[in-house]
Amino acid sequence: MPSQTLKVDSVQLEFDGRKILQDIYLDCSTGEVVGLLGRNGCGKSSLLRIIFGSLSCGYKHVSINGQHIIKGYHNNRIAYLPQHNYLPSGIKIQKLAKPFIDPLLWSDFNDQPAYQQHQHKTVGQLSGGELRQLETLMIVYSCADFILLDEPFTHISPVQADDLKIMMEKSAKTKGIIVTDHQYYNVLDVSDRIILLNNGCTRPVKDAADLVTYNYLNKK
Ligand SMILES: Nc1ncnc2c1ncn2[C@@H]1O[C@H](COP(=O)(O)OP(=O)(O)OP(=O)(O)O)[C@@H](O)[C@H]1O
Repeated sequence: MPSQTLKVDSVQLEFDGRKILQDIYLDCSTGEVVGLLGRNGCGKSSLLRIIFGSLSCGYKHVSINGQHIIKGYHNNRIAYLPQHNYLPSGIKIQKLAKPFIDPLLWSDFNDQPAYQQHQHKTVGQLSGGELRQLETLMIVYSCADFILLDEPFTHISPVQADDLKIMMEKSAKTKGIIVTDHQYYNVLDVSDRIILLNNGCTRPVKDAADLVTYNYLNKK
C-alpha cells in the first residue's frame, strides 16, 4: 500500500480565554510511530481529540496526503484510544470486538492472549489493566490507517507494556501511530521520532538532552 501522511497544523485552541494550543505542527506517516510528550495539562489529549474530530477548536488544518480532513473518525481514517475507558459495560468483549477489528487482521487479533482469555467476559468482569489492554488492542487492530493512543501504558504492567510495544511496532509497518504517555521511557522506546508539546507549541526532540533543555525531564 502506498505511504500516507497525516499532517496537523495551525491549531488554535482556547478554554475560557486561555490559549492551550497555538503553534502546532505534527506529521506522521504510515510506517512510523511518533511519540508526543508534554507536562500535565499542556494539551496532549486535546490535540489528539482535535485530530480525531471529537473536540472542536477555533481553527485547525488536518490532512491525509494533502486531502483536508474535517472529522478524522469518518470512514475509519483515524482511530483514537481516549485517556479514559471507552467500551460500554454489560456487553461481552467478543461482541464488541467483531465490528471493530480490521477483517484482514482478525486472525492475528484472535491469537492475542488478552483476547483469548477475556473474550467471553463483559467489561465489568475485567480488572482495570485487563480492560485497558483490550481497549488498546482493539484500536491498534482497527481498520484505521492512523492510530492515536492516549496513555496506553498507564494501567498495564511492565511485561504487558513490552508486549504492547511489540504489537505497535508490528502495526506501524502499515499504519501511522501517534502515542502519548507519562511513561516517557516506553514512549521513547517505541517511537521513531519524538515531539514535545510545550507552552502550546510543538517542538521536535532530538534526544533525551532536549527533554532536559525544555524542562520536561530534570537534569540528573
Ligand atoms: N472542557 C474543558 N474546559 C476547560 N478547560 C479544559 C477543558 N478540557 C481541558 N481543559 C484544560 O486544557 C488544558 C489541556 O488539557 P489536556 O487534557 O489536553 O492536557 P494533557 O496534556 O492531556 O494533560 P494530562 O497529561 O494531565 O492528561 C488543561 O489545562 C485542562 O485543564
